[in-house]
Amino acid sequence: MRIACVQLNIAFGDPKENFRKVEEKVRKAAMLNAEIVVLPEMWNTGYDLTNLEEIADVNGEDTKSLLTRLAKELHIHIIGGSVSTKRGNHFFNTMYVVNNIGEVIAEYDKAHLFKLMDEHLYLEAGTDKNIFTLNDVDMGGVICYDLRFPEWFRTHSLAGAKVIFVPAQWPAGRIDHWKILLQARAIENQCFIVAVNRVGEDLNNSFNGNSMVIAPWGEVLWLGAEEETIGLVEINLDEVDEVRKRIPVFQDRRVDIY
Ligand SMILES: NC(=O)CCC(=O)C(=O)O
Repeated sequence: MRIACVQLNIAFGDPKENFRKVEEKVRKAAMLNAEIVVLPEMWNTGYDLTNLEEIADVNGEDTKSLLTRLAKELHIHIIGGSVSTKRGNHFFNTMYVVNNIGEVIAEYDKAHLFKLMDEHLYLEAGTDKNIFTLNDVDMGGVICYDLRFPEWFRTHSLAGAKVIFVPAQWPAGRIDHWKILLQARAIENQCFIVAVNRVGEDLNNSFNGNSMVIAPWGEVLWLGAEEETIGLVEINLDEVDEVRKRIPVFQDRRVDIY
């Protein structure tokens, strides 16, 4: 399975420019023969949270319209990172997953809001997990700060996810945490982790990429540089079953004591 990770800069509070750029990058990923393309977190607006009333995507309509059009035309699955959305009077940090015939097959609101970036002041947290199927493989998707919650990843691997996607806007100052936690989540859940971070700066943070694709045994298959790039990585899903047979962590869990 060939996966393209789109590590990009995001124009602060400028959905029009970000929509233009995402279309350009998804087209490039399709030209590389990717089967799945993955975008970063909050790519439509960045963390321009004080202006969400004006710029958040109402019911995700603009995002869904762009992603379904591209997925269908280019015959590519899209893990739509996440975008700021407005539903009723509330705002969310929402991931859409669109399959290669242009159907929206999953919609997920970030479950853990990150206080250091003021999310709790503006956004509502989601409550449901995010499991979907692409090419007959069960997969999961969480968002950025969700990475610090191993129980949330376990919930997804127990629900069958063999690949877990992690779009992010993870600042440079804590990039060591990002890399170590991603590797740990892959090893402990014996699954692939595909994590796409942004680059560039906003008013409060600078972001240095380091997007990663990690195999179930913990090998780093791809580490993104610190500038805009598209990483194309081929993963072999048989490795999940092989690793789970070699060290049967899922059979050895002591659910009787925890
Ligand atoms: N956008 C985020 O959720 C950032 C999470 C983060 O930086 C962290 O250290 O955790």
